[in-house]
Amino acid sequence: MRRYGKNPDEDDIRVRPNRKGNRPRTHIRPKHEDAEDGMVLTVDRGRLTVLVGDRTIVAMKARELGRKAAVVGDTVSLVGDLSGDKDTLARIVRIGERRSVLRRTADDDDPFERVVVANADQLAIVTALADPEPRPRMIDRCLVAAYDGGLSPLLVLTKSDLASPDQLLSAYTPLGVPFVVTSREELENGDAADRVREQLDGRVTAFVGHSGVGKTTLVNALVPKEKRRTTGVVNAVTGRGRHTTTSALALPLPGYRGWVIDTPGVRSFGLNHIDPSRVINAFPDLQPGTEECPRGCTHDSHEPECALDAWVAAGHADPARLDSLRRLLSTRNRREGD
Ligand SMILES: Nc1nc2c(ncn2[C@@H]2O[C@H](COP(=O)(O)OP(=O)(O)OP(=O)(O)O)[C@@H](O)[C@H]2O)c(=O)[nH]1
Ligand SMILES: [Zn+2]
Repeated sequence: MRRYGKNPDEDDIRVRPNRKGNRPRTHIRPKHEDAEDGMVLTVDRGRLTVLVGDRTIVAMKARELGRKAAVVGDTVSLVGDLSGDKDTLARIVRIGERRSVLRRTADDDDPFERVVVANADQLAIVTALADPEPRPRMIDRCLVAAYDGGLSPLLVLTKSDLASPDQLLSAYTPLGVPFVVTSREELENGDAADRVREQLDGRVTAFVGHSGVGKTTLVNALVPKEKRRTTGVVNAVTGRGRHTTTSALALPLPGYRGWVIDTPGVRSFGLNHIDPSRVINAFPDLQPGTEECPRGCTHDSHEPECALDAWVAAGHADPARLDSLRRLLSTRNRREGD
């Protein structure tokens, strides 16, 4: 019998590292020509809430999809009762090809990495500058998960009223990661939400962060609770005891100029299956320097024949960039407290 992990609402298909670096594909069956397409907003014990046009429809996966699960952000095709009326249930018959995948960590109880969010363009990594203390290795792990999954990262540094961002930012300058710094005062006068919103325009952004960093405060400021009700879109979602699910939840930014995907319970990312060749894709300036590397070189600091050292020493790229790449690659080896 199939063993479910902690959260059966995530895709449990094991994603194999893809050496060619292209994105995972899903099989599309040319059946159900009358199916309509929608976007998965949340998943709760096998029931998916899907936005189809301006209707919110509750659906379940058709048996023909097998083990393949639809996750938040997936584009799916549905058949059956698509009215969105109370107590109706549609069937999901196709899951569209994914542009990006955000994978949740594997942990002791659950050896598989699972896809938590599909098709996000951006990963907002929310970190407090104090209370709780920032954890740079955790940020690095999130960056690697973003690069590996095909998302572009955004650093959101909260609580600048408590500590300065300068030291932390100096570690990320060579990576060129965009960032927004917010404070208590800016949260209260609306500037924090405005500045974060500028980075979200027209994009799907998944928010991750440890407990206490201010993620919930920020998400509420971006998509105010009262707006959620008036959009109608999340009515069905929020009305159904959201606290019972650990699934991510997609919230439309007011004006539909993008999506915020809140990911409760996603604290870190297992990186055991990360493909180094996908991480280096985020370093196009270093990529030509890998041409002389031995086959299968991971480019990390333990690779005796990695060609990047000599190439960078010859002045082809900024040594700080190679240091950053190596730092990110080293996060695959998890340490206590990561
Ligand atoms: N000083 C200060 N406190 C903040 C700021 N942003 C949020 N907080 C506070 O930090 C605490 C945690 O905020 P939450 O939004 O609940 O944090 P969270 O990351 O969602 O944590 P969980 O709800 O546990 O997942 C709350 O008391 C907030 O009021 C900030 O910019 N400055
Ligand atoms: Zn190499």
